[in-house]
Amino acid sequence: MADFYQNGIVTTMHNLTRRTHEELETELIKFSKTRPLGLILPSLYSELEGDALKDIVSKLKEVPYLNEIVIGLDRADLKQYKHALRFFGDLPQHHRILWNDGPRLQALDAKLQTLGLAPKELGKGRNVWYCMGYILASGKTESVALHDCDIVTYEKSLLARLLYPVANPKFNYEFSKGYYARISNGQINGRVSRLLVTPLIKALKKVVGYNEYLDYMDSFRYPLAGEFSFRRDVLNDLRIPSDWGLEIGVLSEMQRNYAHNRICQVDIADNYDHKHQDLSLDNEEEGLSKMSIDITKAFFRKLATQGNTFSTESFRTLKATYYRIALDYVETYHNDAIMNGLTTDIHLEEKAVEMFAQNIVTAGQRFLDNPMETPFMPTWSRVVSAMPDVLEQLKAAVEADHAEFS
Ligand SMILES: O=C(O)[C@H](O)COP(=O)(O)O
Repeated sequence: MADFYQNGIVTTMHNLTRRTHEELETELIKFSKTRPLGLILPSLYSELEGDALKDIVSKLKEVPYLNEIVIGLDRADLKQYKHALRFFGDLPQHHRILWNDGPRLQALDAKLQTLGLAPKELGKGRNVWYCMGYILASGKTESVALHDCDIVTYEKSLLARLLYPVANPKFNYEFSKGYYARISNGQINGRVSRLLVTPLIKALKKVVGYNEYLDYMDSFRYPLAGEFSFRRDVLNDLRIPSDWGLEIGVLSEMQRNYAHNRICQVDIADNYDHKHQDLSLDNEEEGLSKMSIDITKAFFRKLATQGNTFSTESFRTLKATYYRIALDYVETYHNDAIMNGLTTDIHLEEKAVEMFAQNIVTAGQRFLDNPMETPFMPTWSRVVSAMPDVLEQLKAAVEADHAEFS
């Protein structure tokens, strides 16, 4: 039986009674009359070729409460975009695909570039940013969920639970973050979340001292979950990074823009599995190694905006503090795994911790070398102020692609 402990300064919505999906769905249908509901799917074309997204789409077909589904499609040529139109074509809900590499959206991106407002890096962050713009442009939904397209344990209840806190008109939450355990093949996964993010937050708390932001970040049970939901107005003022700091950046922005009682986290699944990336022990520019550097830099940037100063020495202290805490977690997770009939590979986990420790110093050095470097994409309100009809142009481009090729 799950516990009902409130572990932090944001509300935690547990799964205490295992309500059936049908019960939740009945309520969501009712809520959607007052707050129309939407879903963003940031996708790579290659994900259309795997089994996970096929399964997700087949389950989405049966969801009766969604007003709109917005698919951001990356790395697709014309033939692949046409295939995507067929692939998502059976969805009964109103849906649109943002063909990010198509000439129309590329032309809009070029215009934004001349104003210095286009995202600089390709990737999920940029894809999500354009989808968020489209949600604002279409105006069809009031509350929106976003989840990854590589989930291999997808259930309709994941979406229902993810949306519920921002869908129920009696609740005042602006933002809800999903959490779950990640287990597959008898192993506990979630390597960066467990072995970098949580111990890094604890280490920063020791090195930096009391800090409300760190307390807030420490409240999240799965800070790197790519699953969250929000009210539409949140999207106007979200300043998010385009690199792997996206999830941390979204949480940081929510703390900056809203009171804690407008933010919650929700248990969305008993178990979650997805496509795993390489640890990439020998290459800092790839896999979980790059992810860990981007995430660590996101913390440093945020703390610097709160008046904290860093030096080579403070990064070394942080590395040592982190390393000790993270090694304790390796043992903690191992014992938790054993009691649950699972395993963790202690050797691999310690290698990951060694790499993350080194990457804390690397991230720190990069931050000191280039403190003004910012992967942030502008807020949509800023873009609208610079180009007042940008949302109309975005919507028109997507509609024109749809009309021409479907
Ligand atoms: O959430 C995480 O920690 C990273 O995305 C890595 O996840 P994985 O260990 O489940 O691949």
